[in-house]
Amino acid sequence: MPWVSLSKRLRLPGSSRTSQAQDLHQQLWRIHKDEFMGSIAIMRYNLIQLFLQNEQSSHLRKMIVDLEVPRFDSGCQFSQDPAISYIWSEKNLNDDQRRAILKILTAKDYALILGMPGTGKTSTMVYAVKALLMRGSSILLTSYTNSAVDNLLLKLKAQVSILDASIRNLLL
Ligand SMILES: Nc1ncnc2c1ncn2[C@@H]1O[C@H](COP(=O)(O)OP(=O)(O)OP(=O)(O)O)[C@@H](O)[C@H]1O
Repeated sequence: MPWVSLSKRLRLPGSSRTSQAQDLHQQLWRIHKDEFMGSIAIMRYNLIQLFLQNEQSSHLRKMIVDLEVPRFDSGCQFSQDPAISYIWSEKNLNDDQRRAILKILTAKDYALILGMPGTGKTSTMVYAVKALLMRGSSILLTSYTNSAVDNLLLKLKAQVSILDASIRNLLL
């Protein structure tokens, strides 16, 4: 979002219109692209969207503001879902990791996975991403730090032979 800085105010108290116009001609104008204000504006916009009176915003408010517990699909036909079958058969996962991914795959709204440092969260997410790709889902990977996203992408890249071609192109 660009903004303009001026060393003087546009309307100087007591100044005549003519001198004001001359002042403006003598001003040096700079246009800055302000990335920080841009991202604040997006955050403010998203916050406002959250409080609109419509069904989608009301549903989001229940989860984000009222902290409604996540819901999971218990009647899922495991045998008919290749993503779930894949997670059951994946030998590199331990039981906790497998359960965490099954929660992700059966979540109706969201799932939160908590783990102490080094307990295998990143590895779990690699297999979760692979399972979600099998379903043709769109995936947004994001994190507080760039290095966490890099770690995840490097682990995904190591599995590249079994990922679909479009993802392989993104990673290489
Ligand atoms: N099921 C598993 N069996 C054996 N080793 C595993 C398993 N899951 C993860 N690891 C290994 O444990 C180590 C830590 O895993 P990972 O980086 O996924 O943990 P993390 O919770 O994301 O760590 P951090 O909190 O530091 O980011 C890695 O060396 C990984 O290869």
